Amino acid sequence: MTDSAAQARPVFLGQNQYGKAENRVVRVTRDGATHHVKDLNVSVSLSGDMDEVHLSGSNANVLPTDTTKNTVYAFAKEYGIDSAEQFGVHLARHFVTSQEPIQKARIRIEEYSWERIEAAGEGEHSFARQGQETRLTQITYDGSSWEVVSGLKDLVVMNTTDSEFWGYVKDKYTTLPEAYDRILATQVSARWRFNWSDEEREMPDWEESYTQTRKALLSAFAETYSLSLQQTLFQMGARIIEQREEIDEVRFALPNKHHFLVDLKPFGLKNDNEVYLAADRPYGLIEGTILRDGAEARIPADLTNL
Ligand SMILES: O=c1[nH]c(=O)c2[nH]c(=O)[nH]c2[nH]1
Repeated sequence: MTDSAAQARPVFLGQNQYGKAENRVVRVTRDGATHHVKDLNVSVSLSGDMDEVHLSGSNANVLPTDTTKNTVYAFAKEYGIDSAEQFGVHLARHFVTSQEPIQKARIRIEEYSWERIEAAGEGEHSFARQGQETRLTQITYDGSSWEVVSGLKDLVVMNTTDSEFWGYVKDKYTTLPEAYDRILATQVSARWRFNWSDEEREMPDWEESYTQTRKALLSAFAETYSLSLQQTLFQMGARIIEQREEIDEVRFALPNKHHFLVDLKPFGLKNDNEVYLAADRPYGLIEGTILRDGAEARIPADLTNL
């Protein structure tokens, strides 16, 4: 189709972005016989002056997605990977400052952790992949300001007591018995937004921040005597906001992993809060944002969009 024919159409190009998704990079740092491992899944998404590639097919402004992939691996060598956040900042800065048409970069990173295997007689180079839990970060840079949202997903936690649920609304469809001592279990998905947005300000210590934020979230989960998962959610977020000055906003999606007491009476047995059926679905889904006073809510309500 010719240019003039294309322009005659009542059609406009809306938001667009492009890049290479899910670049799996494992960086080994060799400190003598002791090795360190960073295992990341890096997704690059760039946007800017990209009308022509869509409208006329001119690739003059297009840095190939293949190049963005290569940059991830080259940077892993050149800069190393101190933290997922630091690595994402390097990448985002590079794409926006080195290519005129690129005005915005969004780098999403998942990080998988490896635990050192302490085996006698071996060098410090053996690792076991840790659980299901995944660390996350998203770095966005538009040439002047930064937004860093980090978090985790698939962190499964359980309290076997100190949880109740009663006093709720009852209508003609309500059958749920009130619970005065129940299991509370969830698979935590959390995102927290840093207030670091200006290159002039000192960056947080990303690794320390992650370790302490995760610890705050877990200790609040364990220490809250819970009257609902909603109350626990708020306590977990409040603990982070109170303890971590670098964080202004926390968003949680907490599936309530129901554990139902099994009726053992048919077998002549008393179930004294000991035997449960761990239900898979459906599950309650409790979601919420906790903010520092005066902070703006910017993490999307639906965490699958982040
Ligand atoms: O902690 C809970 N919050 C709810 O809103 C709810 N609803 C429900 O059936 N069980 C629970 N548990």
